[in-house]
Amino acid sequence: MALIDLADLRLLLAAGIIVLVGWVAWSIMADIMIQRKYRFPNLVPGLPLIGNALQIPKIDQGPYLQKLGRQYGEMFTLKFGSTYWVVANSRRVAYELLEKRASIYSSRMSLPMAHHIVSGEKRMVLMPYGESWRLQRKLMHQVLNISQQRIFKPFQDLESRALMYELLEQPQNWYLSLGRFSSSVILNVTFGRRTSHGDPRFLAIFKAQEEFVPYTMPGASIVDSFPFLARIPVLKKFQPWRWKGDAIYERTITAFKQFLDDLERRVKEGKQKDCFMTQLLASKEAKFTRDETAFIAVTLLEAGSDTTRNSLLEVVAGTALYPDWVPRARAELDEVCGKNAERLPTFDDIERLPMIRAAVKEAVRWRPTNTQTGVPHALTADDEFEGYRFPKGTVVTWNQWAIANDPNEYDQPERFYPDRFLDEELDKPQKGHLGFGAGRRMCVGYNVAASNLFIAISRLIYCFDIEQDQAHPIVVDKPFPLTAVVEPYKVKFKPRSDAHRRLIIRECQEAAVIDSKA
Ligand code: HEM
Repeated sequence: MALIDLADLRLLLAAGIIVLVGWVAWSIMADIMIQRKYRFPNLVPGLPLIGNALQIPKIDQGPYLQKLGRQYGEMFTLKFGSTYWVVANSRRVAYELLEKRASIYSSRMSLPMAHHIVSGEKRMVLMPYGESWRLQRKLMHQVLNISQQRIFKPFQDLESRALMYELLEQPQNWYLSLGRFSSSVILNVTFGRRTSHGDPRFLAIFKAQEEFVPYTMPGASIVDSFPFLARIPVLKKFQPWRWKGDAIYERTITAFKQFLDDLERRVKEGKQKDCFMTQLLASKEAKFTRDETAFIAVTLLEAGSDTTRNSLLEVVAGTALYPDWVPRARAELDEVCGKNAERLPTFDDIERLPMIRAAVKEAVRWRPTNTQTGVPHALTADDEFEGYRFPKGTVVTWNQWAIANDPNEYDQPERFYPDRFLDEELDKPQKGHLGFGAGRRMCVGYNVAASNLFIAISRLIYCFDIEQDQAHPIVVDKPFPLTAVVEPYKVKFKPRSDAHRRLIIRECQEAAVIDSKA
């Protein structure tokens, strides 16, 4: 017997059509009203209703927005469903909006897929401006600010020694070693543990991150273009975007709760070193649920490891392709550490190594992979700027890949050329580029990132020659793949001399013995 007869079915269909037509008419009207009341810069033509949602490629969005920037000028607008995205195509506009007007440009857009579903509203990077974000930002700042460097430095020293030894002994795994270094520093600080190659716990984290990042890109999910879809009360099983999103959330939270369980077991056994998470769990002030606590750790590990790994990939590729900066850097390094590999550079040498400090900034500017389309901010009040009017809720991002590669912004932008940062802002790692973002949402870990890069780059350049494999030219006209387990390009690491090889064995071998269970 049919559960529903034909007449009912027709009625249901008619009701559905009426709702759909009503919604289409309402959306068109709402859009006309918005366009009458507000004024957006250069709207990139798109389709009715969905706007530009189908135009954005699934990968390499940075080079795509760069093309749009060349066509549409210093600011342009994309539309994803009912949401307007203003893209700043110069540092000038990005600073004017995100930095100078930070009090109203510091929220995040509503991302039902990336924030609500995939992150259970607990990933701080995506949180809207408000109390939850403020609490977590304050907590992160306490761990990551410059006065905490004394806590990070011993780990950065240890892990960069291990990196040198791994590059000497297993140069074929160079890209895994860069990833291990980046992850292990932040894992030490967060969980008091080191990580080794192929550590399954970290592979789970990278997997979670690789699954999450694409959903932060413009127009990545239908429900982000049409947030009202997420509010329609239909069973989860009729919301196809949830099938994947819920599974990603489950995998992420499971991986991180395992870290927490493990930590608590080790505390009981008296084996756990003091670290950020032991302090957080013991704190009487910090009142976070277990899932929130897990996501605080997720945020630190995710935000701190893959970004650093990618910047190191940029240095290595940049040095292989444009090695002319190396002799200038080595002149400084040899002056400090000896021409004959007397000792490794350390943090105490920082004042005497301006070229390395400049290379740190160039590493963050050159060919940015992780944040190739910026990290979108959202406006919390209506605003006017240079004749334009933006409504509250407008998404504003900076065209990161385009700006970093724009000859109007940087002389010969395609060149890896640290000298460009040898200026009065050399000691401010966040200035002169948009690699760490801008305004109140600027990367809270930039001091840690800069010191990670300083110690790794100084030791790399002092100890190794980095050469391109001529049979496999390095391709840099698009971002490297996001995944940590695939070799992004071919490159050769050779110790500079036999003395440097002996130095690595003498000073780094011990650091490379990693007991990730300890
Ligand atoms: C070279 C390495 C790094 C790069 C290029 C980088 C870049 C960025 C960018 C572009 C943002 C968004 C800024 C904005 O919205 O204006 C961000 C946010 C953030 N970063 Fe980093 N980052 C790096 C390393 C780190 C490290 C080492 C940590 C922590 C250990 C960290 C923690 C965070 C956090 C927690 C946020 C979210 C801030 C918020 O939403 O308020 N980052 N980062």
